[in-house]
This record gives sequence, C-alpha cells and structure tokens, in this order.
Amino acid sequence: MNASPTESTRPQPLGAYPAHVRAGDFIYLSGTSARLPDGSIAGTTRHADGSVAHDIEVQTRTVIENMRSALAEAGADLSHCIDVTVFLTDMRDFPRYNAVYGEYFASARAARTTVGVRELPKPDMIVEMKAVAYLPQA
Ligand SMILES: O=C(O)C/C=C/C(=O)C(=O)O
Repeated sequence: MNASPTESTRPQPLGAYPAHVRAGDFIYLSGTSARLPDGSIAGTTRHADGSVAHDIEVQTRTVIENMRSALAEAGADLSHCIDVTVFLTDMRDFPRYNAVYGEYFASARAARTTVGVRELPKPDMIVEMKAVAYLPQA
C-alpha cells in the first residue's frame, strides 16, 4: 500500500468544513476524494484527443490514503473506523473499488454502505467516502 500523505501534503478541504471533527469518543471524517494537494484528481488521464480516462482503483486507493492521513491527525487509523459510506458515480466500478477497499479493510470491522450518485464536487471525481471512527478519549 502507498504511504499516506502527511498533514502538510494532504489536500485541504474545498469549503468551510474540517477534514475531521471529534465528538466525544467519535471522529467524523468529511467527504474525502482522490484530490491531490495540487488540485488534480488522482487516477485521471487526459489524452491528446481530448478524452479523459478515470481509474477507479487508483482513485479508491488515494481516497483511502487521504482518509488515513486525516485519521492520523486525530490520532486514529483505519482500524478505528466503524462506519464508511462510499459514493460511486458509476456502479459498474463496484467490483474494482471493492477489491481495493478489501486490501485496506481486510478485517471488515467497519460497517459500509455504497451508493451510486450522479456526480461529485469535481468532474474527475468518481469515488468519494466519508467515515465515522471510534476512539475513546484517553
Ligand atoms: O475533499 C474532497 O476532495 C471531497 C470534497 C467534498 C466536498 O466538497 C463536500 O462534500 O462538500
């Protein structure tokens, strides 16, 4: 698996919301995409003929690494996730997204819901996730 982006290299939120919020023993992660710090979206290839290709496996991996980075800022990691919601712009991507997801959440401790959506905040985003983690305060 790739190394997680650090706090300084992780993309900053697009609007007036934090990447994560702690409420008691719970940490809520905002919607997270495959956006990179330079504003581009991982897994996006622009061809000379003007066509654009999106790679669901690369985007899924980048989303989870961005989530992992946000969790680390809150002192948590993916194993603390108890509920993950996944938004796909094309449900035909489900098998390939699901395989990458399984690499990171092999123990399957977190509940998960995957929904199809018409679009996400940027045209090149094809997957976004939000999550709730449980980490009792020390
Ligand atoms: O952080 C991202 O790249 C995903 C963006 C999410 C939003 O802008 C939002 O849900 O409002």
